Amino acid sequence: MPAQILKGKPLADKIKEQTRKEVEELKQKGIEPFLVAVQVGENAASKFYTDNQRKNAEQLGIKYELRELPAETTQEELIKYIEDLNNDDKVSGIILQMPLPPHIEAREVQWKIAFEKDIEGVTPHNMGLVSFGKPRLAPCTAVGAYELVKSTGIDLTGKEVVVVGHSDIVGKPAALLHLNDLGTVTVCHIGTAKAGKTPEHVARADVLIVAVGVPGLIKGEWIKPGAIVIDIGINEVDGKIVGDVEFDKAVERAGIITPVPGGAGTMTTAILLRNVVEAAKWQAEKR
Ligand SMILES: Nc1nc2c(c(=O)[nH]1)N[C@@H](CN(C=O)c1ccc(C(=O)N[C@@H](CCC(=O)O)C(=O)O)cc1)CN2
Repeated sequence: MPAQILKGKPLADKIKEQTRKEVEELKQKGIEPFLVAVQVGENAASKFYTDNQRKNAEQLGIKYELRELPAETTQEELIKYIEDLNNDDKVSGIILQMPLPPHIEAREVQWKIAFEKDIEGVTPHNMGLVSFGKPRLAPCTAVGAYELVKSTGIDLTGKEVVVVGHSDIVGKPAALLHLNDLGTVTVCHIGTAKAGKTPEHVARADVLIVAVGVPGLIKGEWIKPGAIVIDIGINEVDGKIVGDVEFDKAVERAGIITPVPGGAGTMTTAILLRNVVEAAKWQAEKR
């Protein structure tokens, strides 16, 4: 029997509605959540994301500004810009859009974001909270994938969770979030692929999360019958958006599978905006 298709929109809509209510409550207390996105130079994928941020923030009553800096901005100038945003009490959340121009070391700048305003969860403090099982502002796409898995009702205790991809912003935090729920977590990466072992790990997965950015990397026949498959890949092939999982074959084996587009990616902005509210609350606690 073909898999159940798990779309992201219903859960994302629920999160946005809850966030909209929380924004109203904060405003009644005199707190206005305010998101600032910082873009250095131009990038099409990033523009698509910031357009979505603006549209959704406006719908939820969150103040939004996109600050566009020239591609020639130096690392020192960008750090100063971030520090000014850290010191601006009106700003609740900061997102530094990727990619940055090659002369800027992303981590050097991201780590300067005040952790209470770090709505992407990219600072050591927030990543540390994820690893201690106390996430507060955690990476959006990883949280989106985790919450989609949880929405299926699965008890992760002892389940084989296989994460393919070990990026700081998706693979690693996704692995930690599932580990916190007592999943037995395996992370596959380039070393696993070089050893030719990705298929055997994937074949064990009760829950498979894929975030690599290689179209059709995960073959349908590798998937364990009945598995939950969360595909985070967004790739353009011949003008079509496809994921990292060979969907047509995977859908015949999986129990539940997210589509691309319309699956896990749909959760990212919802979680980002929920994080803006959480950030505003965190700062209010400290005043
Ligand atoms: N600091 C960051 N910069 C950028 C990121 C990021 O996550 N953090 N993402 C990329 C581009 N990208 C993923 O690689 C991305 C592009 C667009 C969206 C987005 O708008 N998602 C929508 C849903 C879209 C859909 O229908 O599937 C949403 O969440 O509502 C997310 C991620 C660029 N730079």
